[in-house]
Amino acid sequence: MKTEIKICGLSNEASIAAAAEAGADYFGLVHFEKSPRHVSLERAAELRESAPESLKTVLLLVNADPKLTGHAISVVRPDVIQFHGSETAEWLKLVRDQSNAEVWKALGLRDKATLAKSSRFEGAADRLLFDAPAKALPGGTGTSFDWNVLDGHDHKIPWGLAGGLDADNVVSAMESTSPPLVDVSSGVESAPGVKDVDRIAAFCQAVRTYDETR
Ligand SMILES: O=C(O)c1ccccc1NCC(=O)[C@H](O)[C@H](O)COP(=O)(O)O
Repeated sequence: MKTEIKICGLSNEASIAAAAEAGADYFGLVHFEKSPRHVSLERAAELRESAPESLKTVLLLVNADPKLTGHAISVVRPDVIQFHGSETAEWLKLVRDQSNAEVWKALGLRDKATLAKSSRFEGAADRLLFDAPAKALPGGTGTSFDWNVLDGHDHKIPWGLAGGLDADNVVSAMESTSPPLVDVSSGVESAPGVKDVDRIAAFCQAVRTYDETR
């Protein structure tokens, strides 16, 4: 069984090449000025162009207005647009109906009640990304949530697991939650916003090695 891998918050060609080399499936470009991983739309378009076909591009936006969202999609032409703020299901549906990109929605998971409410995104999001609740930033915080919240949940929407993952804990996370996709940012960095190619390789290796045992 193959678990998909997304490496998020890449901002240069070397880390994109490292993610591809390590066998990741997706890479994330964060367009959110408060983030240490922020890239302009023009730079995001360049990075997308530099990526090999094996690696799909995910563009992250946080509560972007309709004008910026449309502009971002037309400049970057991502395979996936990931909304990481308090965007509504209605807004996601509109974007999904009007673009060729997949639409993903990140949700900070505090408890089972938050998880139950995620059903409102059925028909609006192609994937839910369960992450730690927002802190100073809405994502990329390097913190995990209580994976037990996902126990017994009947996932109606394809999903992924994010939040504080790294090469050392990703196998426990997979044993505990069996996610179809794992997402990492801080856990493959040497400092906020600085990706480390060896950590990217170690993370992907841990996932792929575990996949082979199943
Ligand atoms: O990465 C950021 O700086 C960021 C900023 C604002 C919104 C979302 C952001 N990242 C989104 C991601 O998909 C991260 O990979 C995810 O939150 C997990 O991050 P981490 O806990 O650091 O692995």
